[in-house]
Order: sequence, then structure tokens, then C-alpha cells
Amino acid sequence: MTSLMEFKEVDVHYGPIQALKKVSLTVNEGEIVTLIGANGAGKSTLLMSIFGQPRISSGEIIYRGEDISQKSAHYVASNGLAQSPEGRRIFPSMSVEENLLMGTIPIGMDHAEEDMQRMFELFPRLLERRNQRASTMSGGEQQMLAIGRALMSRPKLLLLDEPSLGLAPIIVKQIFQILRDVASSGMTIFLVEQNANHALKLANRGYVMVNGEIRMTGSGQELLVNPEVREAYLGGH
Ligand SMILES: Nc1ncnc2c1ncn2[C@@H]1O[C@H](COP(=O)(O)OP(=O)(O)OP(=O)(O)O)[C@@H](O)[C@H]1O
Repeated sequence: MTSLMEFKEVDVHYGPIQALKKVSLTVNEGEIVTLIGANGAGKSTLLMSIFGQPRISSGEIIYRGEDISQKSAHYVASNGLAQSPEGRRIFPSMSVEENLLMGTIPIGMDHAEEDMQRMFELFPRLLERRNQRASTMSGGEQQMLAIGRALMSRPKLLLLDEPSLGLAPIIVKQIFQILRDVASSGMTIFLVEQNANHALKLANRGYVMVNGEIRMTGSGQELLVNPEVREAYLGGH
């Protein structure tokens, strides 16, 4: 397997607080890898460090053979890494179409029309609402838009920060079905989630983060049946 992204013993500090402690993990080409952990475990910090905010204090972040830990966010984004951030961060006063077009910034507009059609096939709901202001859409629709916008940059690795956050169970199911479809087209996905049940069912492999450290790793299936994981993240059922 070819490694696409690798964290090697990464530390991150916020002043006196150490948010990541010697974190090592790998995402191989074509895989869906998930990182699960409680509130405050350091999951968002890890994702944001890929774009250099915050900067890591030691270790390396290797992407396609190159250490990107000191590169600019623009460099990282224009080399095939796209993120659907926590809380979605769509542009509220822009339409669906305009939001999608913002996703092309790292690569330019050459494929914009064609890619927008692909997004509308993947998310028919967005097609119905293509001229609607994003702020007036439901949480689930906004999440679809955030994922669609990330895909508009034709990423090699799609990073997702808690796509299920604040959504009703039925919408969460839909979002995960869409991620399955995206993955079956060959996309590599790194998914950060508190919803361990959905995330581990979707993922080939998973990592469990506790207080800034990787505590456990295994296949999605192994972690799903692991008693410690069940107790801590799956309500013990
Ligand atoms: N800008 C910051 N300044 C200081 N401390 C921070 C900052 N951002 C995060 N932290 C701290 O770093 C730790 C990890 O936070 P992080 O947001 O990465 O966790 P998380 O696992 O993503 O949690 P959540 O699911 O709540 O977003 C927490 O203790 C948090 O308080």
C-alpha cells in the first residue's frame, strides 16, 4: 500500500497546553481512515495542523513523500488536500452554486462547470437549491454543501471534521451513505468523528485519540467490537 499522508511523532502545543503528544498515524491511498475521540481529545487540532494552523512543535507531516508541516495552507490546498471543516463554515450569504465555486480556488475554474454537475448528481438536494442562499438551508444540506465544496478542488485526500455534528440520525445516515459513494469512486478519506458507530462502520481503519495521544488502532471492525471502545464511545452496547 502507498502511504498518502503520514503523521510522525507530531507534537502540538498551545502555550503551556500540549494538545498532540507524539501522534503517529498513516492514511494509505484509497483508504477510509477515521480518528475518533471525545470532545477536546485533539482531533480538530490534528486536522488543522495539516494546514499549518497551528504549527506543529515537533515531528513531521508527510504528504506524498514531502514534509508539509512548515508549508502554507495555500500550498497544501493546491496540492490536493481539501477539508470540510467542523461547523461546516459555508459562506452564508452566498448561493449554493457560489459556495461550490469557492471550492475551485486552489485549482482554478477550468473544470468548474463539469465538476458542479458531478456534485449535483452526488447531491440532488443541492441541485434543487442551487440558487438558494446557503444560510437558509438545513444543517444537513449545509453539510452536503461543505463536502461538495471540498470535492470541487478535486482533492487526492478528503479531510472531514465531524460531518455528523448536530444532525438528526436520519440525516447522519444519508451523509454517511454519500461518503460511501464518494469513497467507492476511489477517493481517499480521513474522517474525524465523535460518532464512533457510523465512523467505524464506514472506515477501513481507525485510530482512537485520548488526551492528545493515539491510544488504539485497528480495522474499523476490530475497534467496533473492542470492549474499551464500546464502553467509552458506543454507550457500552
Ligand atoms: N486555540 C487554542 N488555544 C488554546 N488551547 C486550544 C486551542 N484550540 C484547542 N485547544 C485545546 O486543545 C485541546 C484539543 O482541542 P481540539 O479542539 O483539537 O479537540 P477535539 O478533539 O477536536 O474536540 P471537539 O470535538 O470538541 O472539537 C483542548 O484541550 C482544547 O481546549
